[in-house]
Amino acid sequence: MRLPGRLAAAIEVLETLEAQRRPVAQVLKDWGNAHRFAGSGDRAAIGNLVHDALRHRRSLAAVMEDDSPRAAILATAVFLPGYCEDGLPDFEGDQHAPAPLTEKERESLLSSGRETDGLPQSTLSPHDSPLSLADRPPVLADRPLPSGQICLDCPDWLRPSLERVFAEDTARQVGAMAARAPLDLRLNPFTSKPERVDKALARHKPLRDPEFPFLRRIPATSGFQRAPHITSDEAFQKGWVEVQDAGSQLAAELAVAGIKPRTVLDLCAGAGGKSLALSVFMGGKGQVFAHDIDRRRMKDIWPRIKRSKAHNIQVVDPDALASHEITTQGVDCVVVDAPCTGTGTWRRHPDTKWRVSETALQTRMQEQQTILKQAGAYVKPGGRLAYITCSLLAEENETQLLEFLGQNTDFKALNAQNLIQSLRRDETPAYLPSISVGDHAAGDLGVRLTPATSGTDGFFIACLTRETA
Ligand SMILES: C[S@@+](CC[C@H](N)C(=O)[O-])C[C@H]1O[C@@H](n2cnc3c(N)ncnc32)[C@H](O)[C@@H]1O
Repeated sequence: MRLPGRLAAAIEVLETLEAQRRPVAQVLKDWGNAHRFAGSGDRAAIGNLVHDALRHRRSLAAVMEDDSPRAAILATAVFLPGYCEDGLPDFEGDQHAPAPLTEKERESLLSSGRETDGLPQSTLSPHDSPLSLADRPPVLADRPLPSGQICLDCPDWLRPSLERVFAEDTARQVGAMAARAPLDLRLNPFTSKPERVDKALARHKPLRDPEFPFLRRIPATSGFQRAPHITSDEAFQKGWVEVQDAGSQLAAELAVAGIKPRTVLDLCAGAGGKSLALSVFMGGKGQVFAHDIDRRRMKDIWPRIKRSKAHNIQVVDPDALASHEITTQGVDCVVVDAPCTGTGTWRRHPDTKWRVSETALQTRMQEQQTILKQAGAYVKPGGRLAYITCSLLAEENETQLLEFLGQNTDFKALNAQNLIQSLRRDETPAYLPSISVGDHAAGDLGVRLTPATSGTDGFFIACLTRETA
């Protein structure tokens, strides 16, 4: 397919998506099934356009003064790098092209064009890349609206919550949440040596960071570029690497930092991402018990354990938990990777940014409190409760912890700075910020990672200790 055909297809997909409010992956898959002539390169290109349009949906509409899917896709192609590098697309004489550009569209695309407009190419300076691996593609700037307000690429109802956490840094934080994410890999010491894996991955030119020996980062692509299909690589198939965002790796590492637990219950294990990382950060020692309330979500955990040779993980069936000795006798550490709104993963799932509702937030908050209470009961005296979300909202983090701590006075929160220190890096990494949250600040209750400050997905991690009787 040529560029005009790809643009027309992306407009069609975005229209369907916004009419039906379904996950973008499903809509793209349906489009592919209905248009068999489109090759894998075309489908990836259309997917890139649609995902980028969703990432910057608001600011694109503001630039175009038009919030239609067509305006969003045209603006994506013209303003974001790697698409129409030669200026405005030419639809002349192409039967698969969208309708010709109107005068108004042409004007908006030209007057705000990259060369002429003053849309900064990046809202992030190099020193915002503390992971030293972060190399982000330019992001569309958040533009002031006629009202003087900044146009944020997030739903209006979430703006007060984000401002409560980020205050005057909100625009920069939300801007970074609209960038594409890199592909992060975690080396698996149970199956291979780093030198061998690095050789196998060399063609992807992964970045490394001495502070994160297990992390390899393949930089984010831009425009029509495709991210590597890593799951068909030898390194993945042989279990030498797992695909896992650096923030998720760090969350697992912090959950057991400074302790040597013999028994860890991963209460909300899902497909086992944290369980596998916990197993590594525990040096293959002790036992990780992986459980989830939803058996279907655990279906991939068995092949993943097998591939990664993580011999210290046991899967606990949902029905077996209540009578299992780990709950009757307690464990040294319970990890709660709680169900949440996923606001920290908007870079990877930009459609969820526009689908998440206030009702969903309320539901998640109730679930989080229920799970915390359940988890607390399984922690042995002297043991640890690690609470993790991939949400940046105080409602799902500090608020939950404060409520739990208020009702369970035998638990005390570990100071976030001490938690970071217990990673035992030579120096405290500057990229592990603990951000105070205004009226919900309760000391340094947890570590908040964000795309802007740590170059990772957004995560919140807090560790509580249960006092000995
Ligand atoms: C954020 S996801 C877990 C992701 C997983 N830990 C990983 O790293 O890949 C949250 C999980 O919590 C599970 N969950 C929800 N309510 C639960 C409950 N009451 N008890 C245990 N698991 C629960 C969901 O089924 C979901 O799989």
